[in-house]
Amino acid sequence: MDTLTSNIELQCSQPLPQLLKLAEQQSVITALDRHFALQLSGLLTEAEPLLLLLLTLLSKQLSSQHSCLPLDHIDASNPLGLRPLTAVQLQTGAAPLSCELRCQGDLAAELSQFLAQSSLVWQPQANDVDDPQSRPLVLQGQRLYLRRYWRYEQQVASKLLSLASDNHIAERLEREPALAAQVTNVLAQLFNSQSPAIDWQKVAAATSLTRRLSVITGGPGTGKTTTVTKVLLLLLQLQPELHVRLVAPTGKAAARLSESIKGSKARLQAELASSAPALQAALAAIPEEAATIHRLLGVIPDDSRFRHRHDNPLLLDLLIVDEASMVDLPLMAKLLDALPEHAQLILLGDQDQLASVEAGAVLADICHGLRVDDSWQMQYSAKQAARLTALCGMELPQGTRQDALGDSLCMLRHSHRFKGDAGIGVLANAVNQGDVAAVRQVWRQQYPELAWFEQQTDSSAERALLQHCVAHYRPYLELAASHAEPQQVLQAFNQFRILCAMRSGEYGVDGINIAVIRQLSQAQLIEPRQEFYRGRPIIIRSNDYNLGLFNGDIGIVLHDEQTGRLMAWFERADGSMMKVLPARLPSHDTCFAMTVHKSQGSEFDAVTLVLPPNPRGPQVQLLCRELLYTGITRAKQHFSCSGRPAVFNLAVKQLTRRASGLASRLWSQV
Ligand SMILES: Nc1ncnc2c1ncn2[C@@H]1O[C@H](COP(=O)(O)OP(=O)(O)OP(=O)(O)O)[C@@H](O)[C@H]1O
Repeated sequence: MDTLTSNIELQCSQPLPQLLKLAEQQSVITALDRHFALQLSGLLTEAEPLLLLLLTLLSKQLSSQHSCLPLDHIDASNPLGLRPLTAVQLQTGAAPLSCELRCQGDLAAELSQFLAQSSLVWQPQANDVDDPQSRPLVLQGQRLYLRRYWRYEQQVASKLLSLASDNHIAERLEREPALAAQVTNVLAQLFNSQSPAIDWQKVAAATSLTRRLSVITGGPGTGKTTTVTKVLLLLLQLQPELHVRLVAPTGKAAARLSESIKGSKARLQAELASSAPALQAALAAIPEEAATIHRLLGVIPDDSRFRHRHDNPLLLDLLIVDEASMVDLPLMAKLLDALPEHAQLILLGDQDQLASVEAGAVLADICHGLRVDDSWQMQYSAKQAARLTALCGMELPQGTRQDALGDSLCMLRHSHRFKGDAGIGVLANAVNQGDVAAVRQVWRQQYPELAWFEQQTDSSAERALLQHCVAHYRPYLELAASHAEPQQVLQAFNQFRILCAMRSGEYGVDGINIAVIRQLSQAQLIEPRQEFYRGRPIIIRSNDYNLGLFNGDIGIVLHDEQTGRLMAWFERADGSMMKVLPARLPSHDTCFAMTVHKSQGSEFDAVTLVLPPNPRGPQVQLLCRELLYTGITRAKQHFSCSGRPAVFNLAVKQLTRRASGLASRLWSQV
C-alpha cells in the first residue's frame, strides 16, 4: 500500500472525484482525463487525492499534445483551470468551484518529493533506458511522464545525439587533400553567389556532406530542396552506389517534395549542361520519388508497430525527411529506431511552423539551442567552423558552445520565392518576430498581395468574404461541369483554400463550409441535394491502407466518364490519379475550408484565413503566432484574412511551447 506524505495541502470545494466531474462539465478536462486518472490511481489500494489531481493534469497535458507535465508549470491557485460560475449559475444555487494547492516551500520540489514515494512512479538514473519494473509513470527531474512518452523522448534524444557526429566523408576530407580540393571546387560551381554575405545554402550543403545528421531549416522558398538536391549530387558523385530514400509525413507533402526535387534537378541540368560527365551521371541518379514515412516503415494492420524496426532496419544509406516539423514524437522515435546503424539522416523543415498534430515538437526542440530571444543564431564549434570555412571559402561564426548538435544544424533565412509575394514574406516575418507594431505597419502598406475582410457589426464583410470564395472556387467548379480531366480539376481546386483556426463553430471549418456551400449553391456552381455531388471536395480523416488513402488526403467528387457514376478522385504521390466509390471512402469531411493544422505540407496560390471574431472568447486561446505564420506561409501569391485586427494581434503575441524534455536532453544549456 502506498502511504504518501507531503507538505502540500490540497483544498477543494468538493471531494476531488466530484470536482473532476464538474470540471469535465465545464470542459476544462475531458472524460478521458478523468477516467485515466481514476483508473491509474485505482491501481493503488489507498486513493490519494493529490495523486489523482496530478494524474488528471498529466492526462490533460497529453491531450494538448505536450509530452509531459512540468511540475513547475502547475498553477497552484487553480491547477485544473476551473472557470468561475456565472451569475445565473450562482443564483440557481450552484456551489462555487475551487481547487487550490498550498505549500510553504517550492511547490514543484514538494510535488517531486511526493511523487517519488509512489509505487506508480519510476525515477530514472542518467544512463537508464527503461524501467525494469515497467511502472506506468516516470519522474525525470521535475517532469512527470507517462512511461511511453518518456521512452520516446529517450530514444529520439539518444539516437539524434549519436548521429550528431562526423561521417566518413568528413574523415576522408581530412586525410585526402585532393578530395577536399575537388569538393571545394564542386561546391563553388554549385553555389556561385556573388554576394559578400555568407551563403547559408552552401554552408548547409557542406554540413550535410560531412555530418551523419544534418538539419536544414528555414521558411518557405529559402531553398531547402534546392540545397538538398545539390547535396545529393555531391554525395552521389562521391558514392554512386548510395541508396537514398526521400520521405515526408503526408501523401501531399511527399508529392510536393517529389515535384520540388524534379524542379531542382531540371534547373541544375540547365546550369550544368557543359560540366563533366561524372557530375551529369550523379545528377541523373538523384531519386525523384518520395514516399510517406508510414509507407517507408511498413504499416502492420491493427498494430501500432511498423514492419521496419531496429531488428528489421530499413534498407538505405541516406534518408531525407521533408516537413520534419510535422513529424510527431512517437513517429520520429519509430523512424529513428528503424534507421540502419550506418545510415545518414537529413531533416528538412521550418522550425517556426505549427508543431505536429500529435504529441511533441521535435523539430523545434532540435533547433531550440540556437534560439536567442526572438531570433536564431548559428554557432559552430571551432573544428566545424574551420572545416566549413575551408570548404565554403567564407568565415563562419564560431560559438562558445560545444553541443555536437549545433554542428549539424543550418538555418536558411533568405526567401527566394517569386517577386510577387513580397507582402506575404514581410507579414510572415513580422508575425514570426512577435512584433505587433511591425504587423500593423505591414497592413498599412497595402501590399497588393495582402487583403483584409474586417469583421464588422453588420454582415458586409462576411458577404464580401463569401463572394471572394465563390470567385476563387468558380474556375474549378466550371471545369468540373465541363467534364475536364479529374487531375486538371483537382489542380484548379488546389489553387485556393480557406483556412480556419479551429474546427467547430460559426467561424470554424464546420460553419464556414456550410456558409460556402450555401453561397456556391446560390451561384448555381454546385447542387448539394445529396451527400455526394459533382465538385464536392473531400478531406480524408483516417488511414485506409487497403485503398491507399491517408489522413489529410484531398480529393474531389466527379463524374466518371467510363461508368457514368460519381466517384471521388485523388492524386497519388507519383502524380497518377485514383478513383474510389464514394460508399467505400473512409471517414471524411467536406473541405472548402480546412484547419491550418491540416494545411501543413501544402501550398496554394491564394489563401484566406478566417479568425474567430471575439478577442475575449475562449476560442482565441487556440490562436498563436505559429498558427498565423503557418496559415500565411501556405499562400504563394495572395493572402487575405477575415477577422478583427485585435484578434490577429493577440495571436501574434501568443507563442505556444509544447512541454517536453527533449530540448534539455539535446542541448546542454537549456
Ligand atoms: N540561391 C538561390 N538563388 C536564386 N533562387 C533560388 C536560390 N535558392 C532557391 N531558389 C529558388 O527559390 C525557389 C524555392 O526554392 P526551394 O523549393 O528550394 O525552397 P524550399 O525552402 O524547399 O521551399 P518550400 O519550403 O516552399 O518547399 C525555387 O524557385 C528556387 O529555384
